[in-house]
Amino acid sequence: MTYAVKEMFLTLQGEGQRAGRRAVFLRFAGCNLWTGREQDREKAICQFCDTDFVGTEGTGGGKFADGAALARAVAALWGENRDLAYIVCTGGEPLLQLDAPLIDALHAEGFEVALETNGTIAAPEGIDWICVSPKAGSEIVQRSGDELKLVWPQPGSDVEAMEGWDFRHFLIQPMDDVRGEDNVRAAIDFAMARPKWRLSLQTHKLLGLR
Ligand SMILES: C[S@@+](CC[C@H](N)C(=O)[O-])C[C@H]1O[C@@H](n2cnc3c(N)ncnc32)[C@H](O)[C@@H]1O
Ligand SMILES: Nc1nc2[nH]cc(C(=O)O)c2c(=O)[nH]1
Ligand code: SF4
Ligand SMILES: [Mg+2]
Repeated sequence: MTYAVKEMFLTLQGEGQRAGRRAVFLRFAGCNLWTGREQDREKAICQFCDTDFVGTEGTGGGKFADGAALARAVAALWGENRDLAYIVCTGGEPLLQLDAPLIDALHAEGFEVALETNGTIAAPEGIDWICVSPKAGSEIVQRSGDELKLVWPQPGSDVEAMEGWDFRHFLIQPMDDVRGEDNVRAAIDFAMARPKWRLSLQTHKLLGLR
């Protein structure tokens, strides 16, 4: 299939259990929980998104005819030495597009494949690291994976139910919005009250990375 990519760049993973790791970010265009248009934000299921995922005009973005072509572009960003080569598939919602042929093509180029998803679409087989970030008001079908990363505060979140899901790591991440420090405090209080959860900061924003 053809893949619509908003942008692609080499940076450090800023968030979650693997923060600090060198990674190519592959940001797919489009999401099922928001159109990405500001005038639609208030009626969207997910209203706090910090990302522009509309169109294919970003750095390294475009339409790619098949998995091999997209994997080649990803590999060119990483460079020749594929030891510990790591790609994070994000968006938008990557599971609208990420499929077995693309996963296979990325593996063939030597990449470990990570995913950032909202959890409303089941992940295909073969992904090496799955991060699910639930959004209140959506139904989570992907209830297993490597890390659950809950953006906080989100009224209406069933935290107790989440603690019963099958994840190796549980992370609580302050929502980046106008409330700023209040959300950081709320996330700290959450982690202090619930030892199962670790604080995740968006370190790329603190460091001025992409
Ligand atoms: C832009 S989303 C793309 C992947 C997928 N659609 C998802 O929601 O997980 C990437 C990550 O950023 C998080 N995120 C989005 N907006 C945020 C905000 N304002 N503050 C903190 N984290 C945010 C999401 O929850 C998700 O973990
Ligand atoms: N550096 C960096 N780390 C990230 N981790 C998750 C991101 C995302 O937007 O999915 C992200 C991002 O946009 N940049
Ligand atoms: S689900 Fe992810 S990409 Fe979609 S609007 Fe929410 S944070 Fe943004
Ligand atoms: Mg981001």
